[in-house]
Amino acid sequence: MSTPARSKNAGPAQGEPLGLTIDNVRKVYASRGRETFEAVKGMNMDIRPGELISLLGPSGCGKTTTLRMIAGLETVTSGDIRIGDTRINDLPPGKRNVGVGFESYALYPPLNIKENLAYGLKARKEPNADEQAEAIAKRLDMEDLLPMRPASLSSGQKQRVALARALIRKPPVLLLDEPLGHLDASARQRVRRELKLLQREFGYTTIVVTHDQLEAMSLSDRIAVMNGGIIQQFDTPDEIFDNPANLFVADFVGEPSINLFDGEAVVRDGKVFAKVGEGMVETTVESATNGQKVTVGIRPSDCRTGVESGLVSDVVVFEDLLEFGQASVEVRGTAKRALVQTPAEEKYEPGDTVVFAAPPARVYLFNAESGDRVR
Ligand SMILES: Nc1ncnc2c1ncn2[C@@H]1O[C@H](COP(=O)(O)OP(=O)(O)OP(=O)(O)O)[C@@H](O)[C@H]1O
Repeated sequence: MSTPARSKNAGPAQGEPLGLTIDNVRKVYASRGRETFEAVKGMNMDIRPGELISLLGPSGCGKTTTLRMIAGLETVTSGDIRIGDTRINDLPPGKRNVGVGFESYALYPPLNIKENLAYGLKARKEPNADEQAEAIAKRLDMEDLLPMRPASLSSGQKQRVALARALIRKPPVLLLDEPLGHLDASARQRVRRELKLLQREFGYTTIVVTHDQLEAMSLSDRIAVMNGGIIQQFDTPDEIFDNPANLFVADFVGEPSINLFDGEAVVRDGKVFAKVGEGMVETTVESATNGQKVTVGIRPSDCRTGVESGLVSDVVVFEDLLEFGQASVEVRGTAKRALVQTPAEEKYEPGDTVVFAAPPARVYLFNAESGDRVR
């Protein structure tokens, strides 16, 4: 793979980006020799050189544990982690060629931020260390922090410094744990864009841990959605959203959340319909059997009103959001509320009846017991 063009100010890269392979990796935490908790349960990932991937999942799903194992801050119970062709399981953190942007990573208190940023470069006798520190600070919108001492920084500022410090070292593999978590909304967007640009320019292979799906969607080439120590799906953002592997992924990704109903597959004339309450919607599913119990998923943004047949519902609340409307409805024959996004020109009152469906390819069926997608 070719390396993207580098900016003049940033200096030469320390090394070419390398791929990262995680092969059947497990992490069992133990205390006094007794196994206490299996945080990562047989994880596999093949990350290409220069790729940016996110580990996305709810609190406790094993994201940070995975990152810490790659960084060498946590032992690997079994399985292999390789950077390029080198197995790194037993290498000390400093020998792994991995850059970490953990916020808690110590800065040198007596040095100001500019000196902190330039320190590692100077130690490696890189030319223009100060200029590089200034350039990266400018890119991350933090030039005002350069003369400050670490002790006087807020948590959001510390986070930016940690990110700058990780980026300036140009490691072949870069690990970032919630890199934008403490930033306010507007700084978050700016730094996010800049992070993506810098990552593209330098071509670092990058793993970002986040529980923020928008961050994962906007930054990543691929996302690993995790739950309970297991990767549920490892795919491009579009595929994760459009083609969820299971109920967990469908429910975790998407804002507002997907509508989920208990339903039944109805096979008629070779077509599969989803029966929900009093209504039915067509699907493109092929493998369901007639009468099969399923969970039916329809995203609010996929709902189409003004259809002849579909799910029959009564409006409870209607919000006019200018560019579109959002009706909270009770679907007849179910005990469930659903959210239906409607065209801007349609207005509803509580008590109005709405019949809605979705394009057949956007009606998802999941096995009612396992949650696996029925395709
Ligand atoms: N040292 C430890 N000993 C025992 N269990 C641990 C230890 N560290 C983490 N765990 C447990 O392992 C699981 C995964 O933790 P981890 O920090 O990797 O999750 P996470 O997905 O990063 O969550 P968060 O977003 O809250 O940081 C959690 O249930 C946690 O309680």
